[in-house]
Amino acid sequence: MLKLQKFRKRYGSYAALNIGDIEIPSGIFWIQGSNGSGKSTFLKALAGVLAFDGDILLDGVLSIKKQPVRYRSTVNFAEAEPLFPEFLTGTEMVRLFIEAKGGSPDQTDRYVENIGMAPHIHRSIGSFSSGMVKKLSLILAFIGKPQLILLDEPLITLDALSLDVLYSWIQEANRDHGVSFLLSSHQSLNTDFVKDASEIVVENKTLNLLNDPLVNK
Ligand SMILES: Nc1ncnc2c1ncn2[C@@H]1O[C@H](COP(=O)(O)OP(=O)(O)OP(=O)(O)O)[C@@H](O)[C@H]1O
Repeated sequence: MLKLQKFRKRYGSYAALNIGDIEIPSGIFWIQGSNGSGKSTFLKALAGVLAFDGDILLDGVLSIKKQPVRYRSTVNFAEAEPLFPEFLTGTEMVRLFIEAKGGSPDQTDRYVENIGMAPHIHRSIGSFSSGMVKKLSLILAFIGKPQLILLDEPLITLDALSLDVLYSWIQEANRDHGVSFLLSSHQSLNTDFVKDASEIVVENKTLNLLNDPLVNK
């Protein structure tokens, strides 16, 4: 699904990641690693919002460097601590993403309803609680027809009911539409929901793919 070529990320003179060449197959991956190991750096680079050395290919052909618009239209990303313009309403952000990602209003209404955002989505984002901002960012990450969804710390600030909703979205998108997921979390995933997830550990500035599905552990 993803092929990293000579991948390296530096912040000035500091080498944050030195991964080189690696392939990540399709599936659901739980990214783990200690604070500062490079999980967010990796996800931001994959999302195309952070410059890096080397290249990333989706399905062996779509290069993040050579076809950045096509690549980014098929890779969705929710940041760990999302920031949105406070003067916009949730509805306006959703409309923007539907237009940019080619999503359908029906699909999006269902997400808004399921995660309990229907009563709040019309308000300005500046008036949202941190959980509401998180829910909005997750809704936006599912809009359109993504091939890959990157979720940085998606579980933080979500209440128990919303966690179950998010797990069901992940399962459904993966099962019905073949969407792959890379999600970082310091919390353990609920393997009753995310049955086929595998682990990627970020350590020593590189990735270690553990191929056993979590459910077999
Ligand atoms: N903008 C930046 N400028 C300089 N160094 C940075 C920058 N962003 C991250 N780093 C450094 O890169 C390394 C990886 O940071 P990153 O945020 O990717 O880690 P993380 O695994 O997501 O951490 P956490 O679990 O604490 O969220 C850290 O050493 C961090 O200090």
